[in-house]
Amino acid sequence: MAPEGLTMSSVVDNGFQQEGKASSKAEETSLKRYEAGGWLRKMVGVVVGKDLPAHPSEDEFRLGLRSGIILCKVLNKVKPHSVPKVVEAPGDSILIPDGEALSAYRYFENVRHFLVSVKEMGLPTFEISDLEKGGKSCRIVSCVLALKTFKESGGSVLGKVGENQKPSAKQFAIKIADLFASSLSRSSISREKSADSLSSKSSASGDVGLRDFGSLSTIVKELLTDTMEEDIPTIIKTILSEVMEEFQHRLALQKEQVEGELVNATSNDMEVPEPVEPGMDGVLYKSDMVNETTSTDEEATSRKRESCNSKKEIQNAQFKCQSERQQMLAERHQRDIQKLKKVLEAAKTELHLLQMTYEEEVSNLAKHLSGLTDAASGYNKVLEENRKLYNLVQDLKGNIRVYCRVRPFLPGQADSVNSVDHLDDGSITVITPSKNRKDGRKSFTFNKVLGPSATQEEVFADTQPLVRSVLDGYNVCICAYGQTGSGKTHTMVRI
Ligand SMILES: Nc1ncnc2c1ncn2[C@@H]1O[C@H](COP(=O)(O)OP(=O)(O)OP(=O)(O)O)[C@@H](O)[C@H]1O
Repeated sequence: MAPEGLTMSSVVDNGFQQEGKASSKAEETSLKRYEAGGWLRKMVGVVVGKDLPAHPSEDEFRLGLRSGIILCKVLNKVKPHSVPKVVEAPGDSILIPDGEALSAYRYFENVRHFLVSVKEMGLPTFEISDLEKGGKSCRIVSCVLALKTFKESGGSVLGKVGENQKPSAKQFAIKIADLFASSLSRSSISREKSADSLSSKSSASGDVGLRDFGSLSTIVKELLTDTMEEDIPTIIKTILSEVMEEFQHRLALQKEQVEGELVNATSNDMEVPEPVEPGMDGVLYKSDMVNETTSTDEEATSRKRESCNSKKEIQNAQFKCQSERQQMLAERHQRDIQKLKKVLEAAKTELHLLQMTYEEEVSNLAKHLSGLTDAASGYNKVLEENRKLYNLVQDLKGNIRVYCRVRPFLPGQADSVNSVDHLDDGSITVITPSKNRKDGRKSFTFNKVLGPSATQEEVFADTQPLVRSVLDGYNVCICAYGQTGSGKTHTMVRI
């Protein structure tokens, strides 16, 4: 059965917290041996303690103290005149190797006087055989450390329970329960402080053996060491069942707590959920295991409340910081949006002005185009009218026009015989020499008469309007009539 007053939650707490710190049992034993050896060397000086290394092995430690000289000298310094006469070594070395019997007449008295004095002081002792090969050096270490504590505490008696006066399993369990109960107040303290507190608590209770508890495994080992064999299965069974129950209980509570935090985070609720029970930080302890409310429990409750409040403050600070960052980001975005809005408004205004300018230009272009269209229409009308008038003029000039052109004399022709008597712009008089003068003279009228001196340009000037009438769609025919060699081809073709 679990000892009365022992809470498994405190056991689990203490065990898990100390598990990381606790080294192996061998390491702890070595550290204690080094501490004991170092203190003995310091007390007796380097000369006397030359055979005791600063970090002795188990055999070196045992052999260094085998003569009892160092032990007696140290004891006389802690408590003067405890060993009136110390048997000194004849040579430089006090090291007595294994195999050489510890001489009763030389050194036996040293160890015996030491053990008697130590026992009278109420300190834990050891057996003389522990100094022999195969002996328990840990008991020698415990004795030396107890003597060291005695010296450092100014000579107070540590307790009356010696190595040979082990408590019963029940008494041991009750003391462990007290120790575990006190650990409730140390849940928020560091491991070192926790270990020191544990040690001081043990010392104050007068139980030297409890000082070495550093982890759950150490506690169990020590508990089993000092327990009757027939009680071991029951104790282990109870411890395991309680540990499992407590572990499952804590898992359930942690799950509930995590779910609660998630719900709070989702709803932006800044408040941290209250513990299941005030001061318990969500941890429920079995009421049948803790029946009394002590000041230690109140301190633990206070610390847990402070821890809870600190957690709340941290979460509030984190939410506040995050909220401020989000607010700053939102303000920056708002400023950017305002800038973009201004730019957009300016672009809209510019676009509107541009659109108005384009509309005005398009309107002007339309007006110009309309004017051009009107002008073109008027032009066409005028042009048609002009064309009609032009051709009307041509008609008025005569649809059939007859022109007369007189060829000059060709080179080598005699100009004595000239048949043209007279010519003017519209008529020509021709002379026929074989007839009399009156009958031999005949006048002809033409639209125009061109004399021998008329050039090709003068002839074309009267023909050019007919070419325009051709382009206007009128039919025109120009032909030449005259005797051979009179100049028809020359007039029509020659440029
Ligand atoms: N106005 C003129 N000025 C100078 N020479 C001209 C003129 N008219 C005609 N001649 C010359 O008179 C000659 C005869 O002219 P052309 O051949 O044009 O006559 P034609 O009437 O066409 O003769 P045909 O009926 O035989 O064809 C040509 O040598 C030509 O150069």
